[in-house]
Amino acid sequence: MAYRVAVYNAISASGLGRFAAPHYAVGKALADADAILLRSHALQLSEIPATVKAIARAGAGVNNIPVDEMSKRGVPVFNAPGANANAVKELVIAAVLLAARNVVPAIGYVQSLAASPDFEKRVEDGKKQFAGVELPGRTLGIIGLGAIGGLVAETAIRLGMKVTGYDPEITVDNAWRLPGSVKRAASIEDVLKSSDFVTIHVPLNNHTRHMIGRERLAVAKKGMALLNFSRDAVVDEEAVLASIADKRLRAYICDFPSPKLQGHAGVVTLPHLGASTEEAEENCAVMVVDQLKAFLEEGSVANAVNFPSVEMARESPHRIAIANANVPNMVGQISTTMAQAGLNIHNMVNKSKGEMAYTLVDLDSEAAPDLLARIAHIPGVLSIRAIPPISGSAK
Ligand SMILES: NC(=O)c1ccc[n+]([C@@H]2O[C@H](COP(=O)([O-])OP(=O)(O)OC[C@H]3O[C@@H](n4cnc5c(N)ncnc54)[C@H](O)[C@@H]3O)[C@@H](O)[C@H]2O)c1
Ligand SMILES: O=C(O)CC[C@@H](O)C(=O)O
Repeated sequence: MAYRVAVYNAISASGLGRFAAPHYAVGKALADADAILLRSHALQLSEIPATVKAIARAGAGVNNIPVDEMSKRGVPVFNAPGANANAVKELVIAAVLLAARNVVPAIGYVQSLAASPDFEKRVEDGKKQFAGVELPGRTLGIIGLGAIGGLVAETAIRLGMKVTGYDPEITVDNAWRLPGSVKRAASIEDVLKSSDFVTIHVPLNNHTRHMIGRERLAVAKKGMALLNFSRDAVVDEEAVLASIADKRLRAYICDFPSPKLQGHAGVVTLPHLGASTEEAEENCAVMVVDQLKAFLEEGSVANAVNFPSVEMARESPHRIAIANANVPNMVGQISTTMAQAGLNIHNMVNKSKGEMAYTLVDLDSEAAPDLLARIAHIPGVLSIRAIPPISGSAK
């Protein structure tokens, strides 16, 4: 029997091709799937079958996946950190230039001109309303200095801009990668007060929803351009439109069109294009397909947003993977149940991340199905599966 992978959205063939037959059956929205692979498909709106053992997002954001519900089921949710960051960075830099030179309204103006004898005169007469600014010496504020924010900072500095950044949860690795000249802001208000352009690169969650609203926009530097290539709801659209009407915000350029934003001067929307390059689509697909395969075939976990990273060289065909609540005595109860069934543990690893713990066990002999059922009934055990080697008794 093959692992069944249900695919939503267009996933690069370079990634899908790594699911080789006969071990994998891959198809659009396949039933009874072992794994789900998707991009922006809104999975919160679907029933996720009990057969699903893993979900992978070929991208960075996981706000379209019910991560908390999956954690309760002991199902890891994988993503592709950094794999599309360069693509987004390039579009953000393009957006800074669009805003600096009023490129979109200027194109609109030329397109609006009828072919008349005074066409050239009207072109020349009209251009002064689109005069812009140059980037060197201007300040770019960056909210969120992760994979994308860090790359944007680096490129903006190369273009001669000053950069001020805000990220209270920045990782040590990302902080090391930041150019030394990035100024550390104490608050979002600090960034908005001092920047000519502000770009947002945070995940959408309960802390970041509407992080840019009326009160914060009220303190923004007059004439600031706001860029949002993060997620629609990190910005309150009503507040943005009001701020443009008050002439405090000069422009809002984002990757998330909405009926509310349609037809407003000063607003430019792109159709969620940030990660849509050949390179990013390929990088994301290859990364998450490899992560899914390692999980399905070996129980290994890398880049799961709700699971610890775990890898253990296989030394036995009799491998068991268990996800459990990160509370005392779980490993004790699991290993005692195995010992009572006469099973010897050859090798074992247990790691935790937040409320989730994950254990890989290699046994000297096969665990009977009723033993797996007994472990599954220990309070706090969220999921359990036996993982035979794919080349031998493949599933
Ligand atoms: N437009 C697109 O196509 C596209 C493509 C990729 C990613 N994205 C979006 O961009 C987001 C960021 O992507 P990334 O790859 O840089 O992710 P990342 O995880 O590398 O970086 C996110 C950063 O945001 C910081 N952060 C979290 N909460 C914050 C807060 N309240 N204030 C300030 N900083 C905060 C984190 O500490 C982290 O450093 C994704 O979650 C996704 O929603 C959009
Ligand atoms: O798949 C896409 O095109 C968008 C991906 C992007 O939003 C992400 O979060 O990585």
